[in-house]
Amino acid sequence: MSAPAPDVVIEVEGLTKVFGTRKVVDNLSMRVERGMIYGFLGPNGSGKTTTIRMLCGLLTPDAGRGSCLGYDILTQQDEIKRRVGYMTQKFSLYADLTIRENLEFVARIYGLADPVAAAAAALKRLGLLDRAGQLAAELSGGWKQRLALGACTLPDPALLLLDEPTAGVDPKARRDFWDEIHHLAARGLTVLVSTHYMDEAERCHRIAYIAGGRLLVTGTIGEIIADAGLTTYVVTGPQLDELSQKLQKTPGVEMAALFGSALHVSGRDAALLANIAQQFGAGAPQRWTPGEATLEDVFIDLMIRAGGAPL
Ligand SMILES: Nc1ncnc2c1ncn2[C@@H]1O[C@H](COP(=O)(O)OP(=O)(O)OP(=O)(O)O)[C@@H](O)[C@H]1O
Repeated sequence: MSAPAPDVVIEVEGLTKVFGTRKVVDNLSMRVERGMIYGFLGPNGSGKTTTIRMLCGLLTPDAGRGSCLGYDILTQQDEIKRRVGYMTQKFSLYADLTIRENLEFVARIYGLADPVAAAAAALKRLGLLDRAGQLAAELSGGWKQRLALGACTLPDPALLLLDEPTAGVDPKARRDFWDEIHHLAARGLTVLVSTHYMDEAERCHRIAYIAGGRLLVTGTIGEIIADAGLTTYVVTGPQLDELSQKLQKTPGVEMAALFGSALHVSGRDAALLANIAQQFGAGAPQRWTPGEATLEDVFIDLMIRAGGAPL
């Protein structure tokens, strides 16, 4: 990188994108500091990919302004593209090339001075030296994603934009992938990553939740949970589905949702919810226990308030 690394890597205000008559990103402002892992969450079609594409200079916003890596997103898109690693949802490698050949090929596309050495360094870093001669098609889904991540980091970008990089990957491989993201961040790389998985959201330094193109909340997980001001009870026992339906129609209950064998019941008025807990709990076969609101409780509540289907 030739330009000095700014401490604020992404700073945008009022980003808006309209496709046809639909505003898919609506007046979105955000700020991401260097070295941060910033999670982007939201339902399908909420505008995450469109936002990412505006940030890295692939799409021009219809309104709004801002900078990415210190470059203007409206006028310096080429500078941004050169310094960003972007792993798209459909990122794919050549199945009939070996792992080493894939990395060398990508290194050549990026115009790196020594593609062979760059690929060798990436193989070592990714722990793939033993398998360098194996065809990419033979890798498991998790390893394919790690290889794709390695390919995106070949030109030593200052910012990584990862669009649902672990969709459809098993939990162990997702965990390994996230370990790699943390290693990269520890080396000073900034990472913006979209995901639908709550456990992944919990591994981010900060998260933003976007629905209907609008950024509804942003902050650390602790801040987001605290700001939501939800009181939550965890209900266990029989007939939880029936109880959930009754509670959803009860004033004072903002959210009632089943998580495995427990029903989470949340509301903003703590006193009212305590009354509801007493009223529904008295003599009932279910057990009501005061609990802590989880990130998922908060997101479901946000979705309901935003007028959408819960997740
Ligand atoms: N080039 C385009 N032309 C028209 N509509 C588009 C275009 N790109 C995206 N859209 C629409 O914009 C909306 C937002 O899409 P986007 O891909 O940004 O959402 P997302 O949050 O990334 O969704 P997902 O989680 O499913 O990937 C969707 O309704 C999508 O169909």
